Amino acid sequence: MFKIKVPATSANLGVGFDCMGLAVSMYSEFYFETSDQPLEINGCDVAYQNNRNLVYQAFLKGCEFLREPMPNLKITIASQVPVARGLGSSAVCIVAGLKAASIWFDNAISTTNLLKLAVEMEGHPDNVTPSIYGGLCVSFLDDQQQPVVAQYSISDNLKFVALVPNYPISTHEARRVLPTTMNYATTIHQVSRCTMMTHALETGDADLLQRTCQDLIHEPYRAKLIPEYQQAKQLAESEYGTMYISGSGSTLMAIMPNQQAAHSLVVHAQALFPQWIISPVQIDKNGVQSEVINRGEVLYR
Ligand SMILES: Nc1ncnc2c1ncn2[C@@H]1O[C@H](COP(=O)(O)OP(=O)(O)O)[C@@H](O)[C@H]1O
Ligand SMILES: N[C@@H](CCOP(=O)(O)O)C(=O)O
Repeated sequence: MFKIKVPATSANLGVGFDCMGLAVSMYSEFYFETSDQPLEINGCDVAYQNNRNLVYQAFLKGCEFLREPMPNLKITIASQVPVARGLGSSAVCIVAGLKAASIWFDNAISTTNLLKLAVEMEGHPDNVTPSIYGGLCVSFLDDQQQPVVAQYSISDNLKFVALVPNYPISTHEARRVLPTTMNYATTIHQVSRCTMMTHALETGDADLLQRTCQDLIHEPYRAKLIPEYQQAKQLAESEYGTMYISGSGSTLMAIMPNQQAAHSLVVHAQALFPQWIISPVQIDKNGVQSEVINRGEVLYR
């Protein structure tokens, strides 16, 4: 049996739509072992306990890539990552299934190919990349469809707080509300803010962060799906932090200038939104991890 542990993600970081994403300290664990039936799945919604399950589909894609037969599989899922909340639950499943297929066949899929296959399934690289690599990642596919990835550091002074609403937003629906074209002025706004934001994150410059994290290409449209968006953003900004829609929502992610401001935000946000889960998160620096387990003993990581 082996275990795959995958971090949740917070994609886009506001101005980095479809190219920037962060791995955060919420995890899903997936156990894979042989079964006497073609497929057994436990630990997720019954709606996903069948061969349309994304983890299973990703494992199958890995087998097809390797030209190996699909084994009989038992998958057990233990997840902290809420579904359809903009914390990358679909990316987590895809990365887990592909990584599992790789381990099953002696680590046969390189990290670059893992990412390539994951992007084919997810449609954009910004959340699968940090799930694989950890940390803050910027990524795109080049003209040959090869992934290009850069990792950036984030100042230890900055503290992240996830505000997770009690309602879902599907990524598919949240992409349908977006316009299909963008003018030059908007493009310049976006490119300049996105580039400068990586600098603000690296240096921990909270003022610059607030001024750069002002998206024009998806948040104005998606904010309508999150009625509390303005109220929450103003709250974070009143504590000298900033806030963006995590992935396609509904989670709002605050970046606070220090621990005290983060604590104050947690207290005030919990009072304002009592039905929501307000949770400080750390940056995951490892990405996907695997362990082979034999009779309870971990053989390698
Ligand atoms: N444990 C799981 N097993 C199978 N599929 C899952 C699981 N968790 C999430 N998914 C799939 O991911 C979808 C949610 O993905 P998405 O709408 O992109 O939201 P997000 O990735 O922000 O959570 C679900 O509708 C389901 O298809
Ligand atoms: N760039 C994508 C990111 C979706 O992330 P998820 O965590 O909501 O799956 C988008 O904004 O559509």
